[in-house]
Amino acid sequence: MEKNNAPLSPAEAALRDAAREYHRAPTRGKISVTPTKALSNQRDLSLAYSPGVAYPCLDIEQDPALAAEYTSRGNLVGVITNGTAVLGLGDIGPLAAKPVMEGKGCLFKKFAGVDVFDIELAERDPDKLIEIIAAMEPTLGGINLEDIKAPECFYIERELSKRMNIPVFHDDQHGTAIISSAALLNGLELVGKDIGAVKVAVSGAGAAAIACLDVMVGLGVKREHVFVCDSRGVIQSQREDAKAGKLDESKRRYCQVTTARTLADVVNGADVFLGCSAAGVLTAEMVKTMGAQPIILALANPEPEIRPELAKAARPDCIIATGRSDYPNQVNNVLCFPYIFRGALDCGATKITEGMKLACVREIAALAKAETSDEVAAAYAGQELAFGPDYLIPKPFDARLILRIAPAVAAAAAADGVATRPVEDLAAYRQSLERFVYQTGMFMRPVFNAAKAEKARVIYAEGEDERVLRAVQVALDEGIARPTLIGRPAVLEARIQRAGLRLKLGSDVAVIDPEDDPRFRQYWEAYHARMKRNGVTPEMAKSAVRRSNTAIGALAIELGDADAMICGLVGKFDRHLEQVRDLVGLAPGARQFAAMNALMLEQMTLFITDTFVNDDPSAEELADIAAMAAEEVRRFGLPPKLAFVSHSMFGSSTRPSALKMRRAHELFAAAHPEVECDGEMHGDAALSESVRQAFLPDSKLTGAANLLVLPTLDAANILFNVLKISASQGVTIGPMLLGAAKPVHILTPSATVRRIVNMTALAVADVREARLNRG
Ligand SMILES: NC(=O)C1=CN([C@@H]2O[C@H](COP(=O)(O)OP(=O)(O)OC[C@H]3O[C@@H](n4cnc5c(N)ncnc54)[C@H](OP(=O)(O)O)[C@@H]3O)[C@@H](O)[C@H]2O)C=CC1
Ligand SMILES: CC(=O)C(=O)O
Ligand SMILES: [Mg+2]
Repeated sequence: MEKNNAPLSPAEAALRDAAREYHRAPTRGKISVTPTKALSNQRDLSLAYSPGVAYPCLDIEQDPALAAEYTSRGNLVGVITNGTAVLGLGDIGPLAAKPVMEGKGCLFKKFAGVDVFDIELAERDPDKLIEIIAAMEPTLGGINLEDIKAPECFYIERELSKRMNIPVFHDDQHGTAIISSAALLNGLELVGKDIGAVKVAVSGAGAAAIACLDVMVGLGVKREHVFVCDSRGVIQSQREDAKAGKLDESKRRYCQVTTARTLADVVNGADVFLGCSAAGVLTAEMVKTMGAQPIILALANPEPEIRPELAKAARPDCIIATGRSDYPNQVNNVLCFPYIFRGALDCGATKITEGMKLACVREIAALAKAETSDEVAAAYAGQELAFGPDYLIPKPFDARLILRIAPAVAAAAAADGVATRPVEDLAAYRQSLERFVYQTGMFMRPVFNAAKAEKARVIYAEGEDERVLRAVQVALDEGIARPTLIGRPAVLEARIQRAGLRLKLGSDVAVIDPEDDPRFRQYWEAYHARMKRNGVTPEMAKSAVRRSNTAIGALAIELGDADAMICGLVGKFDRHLEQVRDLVGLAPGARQFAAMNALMLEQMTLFITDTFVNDDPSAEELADIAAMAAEEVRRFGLPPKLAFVSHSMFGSSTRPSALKMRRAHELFAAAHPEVECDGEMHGDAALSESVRQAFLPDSKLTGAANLLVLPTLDAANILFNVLKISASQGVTIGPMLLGAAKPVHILTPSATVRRIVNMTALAVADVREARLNRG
């Protein structure tokens, strides 16, 4: 970082250029304000503004609590700074601080759905700042103070907390304290040291450092074991400012009677280093003098007090955390502030209490010890993410942070008596938070519920794939399946351990070893019995079973060793389909296989068929595929609404594909009069009732279709992939294989852990449905 025009390395120069471009284009800055209500006609105008707006105004005048109902205040946080301690850049002023504050706004929104006004104030006088901020109470549901320097920040926060009836939180103090305390607790657990016995050397005595120390002392660190340096050296009783009584109260709390004068003096023999000060102040030489297995929290941003590679070179036994995302153990207050505010806003908290902060520390520390979630594994692919020296605290993209922290905060707020709208049902609240993380969460719930009730046996052809192992761990934890892995036991064991998972081969999951399994003879004989009229000899059967895990999985289902299969993570879809066609076959009454994918878009959920199997199905085949697809849509608790889409709009074209889609619709509608459907129609008419009604006011289809039947595989597959990419926030499920005699889903090599989990649940829900249908 070249605040003072020091030369940059090529990598730093590239980062600088990329950062400038990121902030400049395609839109200037990082955040904008978007209306949440339609404003497209005169009536909307009269509701949004005068005269309609007067009614909620008068209601709020009568009952101020209604502001949370009628305005966005209850979800709006002010990120407020005067720019006096911006990151480690120092006093760069409020205008230069704006990119940081916009950045905080993005994180609030992205991680917890909290809206932010970033407010940069050109005011240094603490009392005036308090007046200005306090006057903003009608606007805001919470105050996140940011990058205001010590010691003024302590006074400002204290006074605002007293005066205001909304949560006030100084992120640099308490956010940092919460996360670094969680890291400290976990680090001490790893090195087996007693918190009451450790010596802590500290660089920095500002907002972050003092708040960290206060929490750490609350957790058991002995104040007499803490030695703090500020820019003038060790804070000790013989210093001029100490003798003259000029130390701020925050520093006075950590003033020591000691002969130590420099950071090097206090680091000597220390078990813990806490840095919230400036770049590079901790040297390798100092680190060498630390106690055994030292814990180094070098948190200055953007450049830590020491880089991890230097610290590790000096002391290979050290555990180090920094504020940087390009090293393990990133201590960044983003792990906390979005979620503490989410919980506080949702219960109408009037304060952030010590209990709420400690709840965060506990949840963050515990989360690092739970095994990694699918999103985290995906977001940090290739990194070792099992609790240990390089994984002391959760990753910022851990979707479980919100699910754990916000409810814990809401519960603590209620316990501390500051929740004006206490959360009655924490489990339901936790579930509702899933909307911020798993867009599939709500949508998949009926499927998961069915799967939990059935808990059928699912066999995974690519058992050795780490994504499968992670998905199986989730399936076990969620209680949605009894898994069987096809894979070599030694490889499975090694990968389970590497991924830090808890599942046990034998007791939790069954295993079929493709190289050496007592059932081999039974399996190849079954293969031969099934295929002997297709020119397959016993030798060919043996080699086919050896070569294909999908064949083994299909035979396991056939022989009653499993109820459903997930395959397709490696190799071509068609190769897997061939095995399924030969060995599992079609369901009674089904005339072909087909595939369907689902997309959860911001505004709607769409199912699309046939995305993978039939090139150019006939009208009769399409009607059958549509029927199978509609049945599968019901599995999600949704009434299917079908549109047979085309380039033609209700007869506007007489080309063969238009006639085919029209006929497919007629056949389907005749066979399934109870289902809402129509066609052939344009894609926009499928999704918009008004577009459709302009052509056909009495269409049987109402609202937006949720199942689009496309004329060809090309059309379906292209539409699906284009939508998938253009809707960057979208989540996809599938491909769902339709028409198989037993629940089998052939995924694709790009499948994520989450998708495997979802498809497992769907396969088990299919097993349940088939069993219930059999009576
Ligand atoms: N990783 C994370 O999540 C977070 C990291 N931080 C980082 O912590 C640092 C401090 O932030 P904050 O507390 O808000 O800022 P403050 O301005 O409140 O405090 C800075 C402190 O650092 C001290 N200091 C400055 N230079 C040195 C030096 N060379 N040696 C020892 N002490 C020094 C100052 O001393 P004096 O009192 O004498 O002026 C002061 O006590 C920043 O780099 C910031 O980026 C902050 C919040 C979160
Ligand atoms: C992360 C943060 O808030 C800081 O470095 O100031
Ligand atoms: Mg900050």
